Amino acid sequence: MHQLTLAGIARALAGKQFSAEELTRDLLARIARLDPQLNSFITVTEAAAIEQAQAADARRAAGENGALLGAPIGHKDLFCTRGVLTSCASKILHNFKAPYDATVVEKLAAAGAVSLGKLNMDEFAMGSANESSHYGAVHNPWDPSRVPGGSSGGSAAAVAARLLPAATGTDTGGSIRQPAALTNLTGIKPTYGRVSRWGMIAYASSLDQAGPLARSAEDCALLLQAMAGFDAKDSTSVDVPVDDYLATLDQPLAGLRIGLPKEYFGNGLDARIGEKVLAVVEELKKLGATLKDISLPNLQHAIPAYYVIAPAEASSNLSRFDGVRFGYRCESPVNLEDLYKRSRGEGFGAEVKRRIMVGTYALSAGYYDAYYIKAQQIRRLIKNDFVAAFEQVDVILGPTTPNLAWKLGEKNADPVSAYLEDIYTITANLAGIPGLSMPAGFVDGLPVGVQLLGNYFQESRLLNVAHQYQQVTGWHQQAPAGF
Ligand SMILES: NC(=O)C[C@H](N)C(=O)O
Repeated sequence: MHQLTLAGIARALAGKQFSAEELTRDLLARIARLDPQLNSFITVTEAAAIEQAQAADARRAAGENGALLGAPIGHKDLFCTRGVLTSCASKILHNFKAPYDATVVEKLAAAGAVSLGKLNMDEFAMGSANESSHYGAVHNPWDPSRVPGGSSGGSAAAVAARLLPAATGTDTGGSIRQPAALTNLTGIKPTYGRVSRWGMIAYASSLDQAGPLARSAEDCALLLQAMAGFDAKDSTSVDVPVDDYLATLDQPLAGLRIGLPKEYFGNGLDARIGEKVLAVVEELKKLGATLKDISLPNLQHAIPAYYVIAPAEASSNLSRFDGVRFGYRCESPVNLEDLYKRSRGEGFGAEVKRRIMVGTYALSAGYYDAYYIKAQQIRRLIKNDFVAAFEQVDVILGPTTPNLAWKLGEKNADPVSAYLEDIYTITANLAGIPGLSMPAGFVDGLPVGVQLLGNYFQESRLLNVAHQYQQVTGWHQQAPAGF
């Protein structure tokens, strides 16, 4: 059962091959047996999952047959879940049980999905390796001595290890696509505003966006269909009708115009990854796509701009964690200032503190114009690069990451070396466009991801291209040994 995709599970449940409860119990047993090697879960909600599965079975027996009815999933631990620990993988929220459900959680529950628990992540989603979690690092099932990527590393490891068919993640600078690439999954970051951020603990509000990680493009389409849509509770949610993502999966690719940005194949890219990416291009050509060389000239400025804007927003968002109303509070504070200082000093980890300091500095009087305003101007140039590119092509294709999954601990002494891993993913967040990563093969037994970028609200196009590719290739079906 654990090898089935969401689409396969939907067929099996409809055909009464097993019940949602049997499936849930099977996966819970797998989690108990295998997750100690991976550390992908922060909380397993066993009893609630069995109840939800029984409710799904009852709805099915009453004649309902939604695609996600009884489908097991997990949520990244920054989606608020009512009555369940929502820690953001931080000590400062180690005792926070959310009083309400995030819109994404609510929507998936309404569709009948069964949540098996909350997944590990980088603390406050700050990281690309899932090593900054208060609950410990996550291991990559393809090689447990390596990182699974981040910040949705728990979601990626759990789905890759077949503990779950799919999970939610969030992507501020690559946090869905990069872990998907490093664990052989498909993951999509939708257009900014496509999925509600209500109830998602904020990191950088102008960049954060939720999306699915799964083992196929079809499964991403199934989940995104349930997650997307306007939400009056999120002021940045966009009131644009949601496409039927499943209806367009089978569209032929004849005439598809693919842009290859020369900057994505330059210095810093592991040449072996470059070769795999070009092999994907060859395959898409056979399916009728045409190629065009393009340029995204401001790529080189993306990392400095992102690492000003994201920390600036984080420094503001994280000011709410003060030890007063919820979360961690230091022992015996002597006065209010002591309470703030020690609760925050003891509650936040090193990477979070680094970003709060960088962000506070960038926003401070005298530096604001030099850093923050400058970064916003670069952001506009990056957006303009994409607008110009999408006048010539339908999708942009390149590597998701410059390197393969690295060894745990390898980049800890040098945070900038980890920031550089985001080079190909963060531009989509700065511009607000959708991006998808899908499996493109293996180098030394480690997965390689290829990234597709689309114009605003073109999620269906990205899912269509990935699905067509997955009809003629088998990379996405490979499972890590032992799982
Ligand atoms: N949250 C993300 O999208 C990950 C990115 N590497 C960051 O640390 O900001």
